[in-house]
Amino acid sequence: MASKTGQTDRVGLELLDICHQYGETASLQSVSLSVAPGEVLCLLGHSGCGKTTLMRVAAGVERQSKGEVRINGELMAGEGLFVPPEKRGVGLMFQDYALFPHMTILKNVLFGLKHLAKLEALERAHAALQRVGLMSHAGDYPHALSGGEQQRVALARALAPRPGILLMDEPFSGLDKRLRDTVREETLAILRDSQASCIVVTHDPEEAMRMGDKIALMREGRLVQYGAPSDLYRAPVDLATARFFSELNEVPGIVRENGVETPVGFLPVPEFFGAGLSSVPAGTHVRVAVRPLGLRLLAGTGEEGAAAHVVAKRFVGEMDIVTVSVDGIDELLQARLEPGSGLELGQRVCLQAHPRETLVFVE
Ligand SMILES: Nc1ncnc2c1ncn2[C@@H]1O[C@H](COP(=O)(O)OP(=O)(O)OP(=O)(O)O)[C@@H](O)[C@H]1O
Repeated sequence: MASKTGQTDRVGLELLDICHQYGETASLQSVSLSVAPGEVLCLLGHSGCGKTTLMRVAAGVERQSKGEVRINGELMAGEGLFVPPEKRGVGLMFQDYALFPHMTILKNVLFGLKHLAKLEALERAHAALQRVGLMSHAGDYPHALSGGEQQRVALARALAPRPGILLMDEPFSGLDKRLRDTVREETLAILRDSQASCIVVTHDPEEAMRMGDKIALMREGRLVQYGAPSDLYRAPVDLATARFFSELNEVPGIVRENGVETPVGFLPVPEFFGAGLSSVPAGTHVRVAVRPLGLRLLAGTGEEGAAAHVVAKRFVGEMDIVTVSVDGIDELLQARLEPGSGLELGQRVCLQAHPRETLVFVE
């Protein structure tokens, strides 16, 4: 089936140039995204950036003021047409799971299958509960289940009608960290199996990187960057995006003929920036951001690099966090080193920034 974006098949969900307002306030501005069947897209961003609104527009519980929603190439909402939510084949799952407390687990799952004949609905509900490993709890009530089990019931309920599109809004936020990791992995395996086009809303970058085939980062109603998790991590479009994905040491820099001069040493082009900074004139002020993993501290002062001394050292399990003061600047920088570096408080060191963990942004 041909779609507007030129793909010929396996389109899944497409959101094209979506705009939305609550009264006078623009909540979505020209957002375009698509998700293929079997693909998981994580919608990431700070609170209030428009993630939930975009999901509501996709589901059809909110109308966009401009743009189109397409499912498998078919127009669901756009110029003069609006297909209601129940006719879109979209499954929804929200952070509070919204299980009915007065219904058994089986009845909760059957709730979305009312359009089917009784026997078929029962078979589907059983299959869905089997898939999430909760068949033995079919006769229990939600309050008798743990948080992780309730999340799995909600997943079974969302998947039982076999939706082509699955929209999940902060589906793991009610779970504690350890349980979240396990439930997330299980959910991911079930999603892959279902071949639904899936959007998962989260404000946690680590969760987005673990789950998403693609990540869409939103800010103030706009799509800031879209791509594979490694694209957003390695080549963030701006400093705010880089800050979203990792802790950073930030220092000022000045572009010179063949590199950038910084308090942590001279960073040569093209090793650090590829062609990216070649069009920036010499003398331009930039921000240089180095991830703590990318700072090397060499004992002794005879090495190449910026002169610094150790002002703090903390053991945090797999890593030591070492804070250094670089001669000539006020900012304290943090390095993450393998334990056993042997560095002592007050020790003089030479500091180097590793190219792979260093980013440069024009201010
Ligand atoms: N019903 C509403 N009426 C008016 N404004 C709203 C309404 N719902 C959301 N907004 C506003 O629209 C913007 C986007 O909200 P939305 O809920 O989509 O953000 P979000 O990224 O999902 O946030 P969160 O992560 O906190 O759920 C926010 O500024 C919010 O205050």
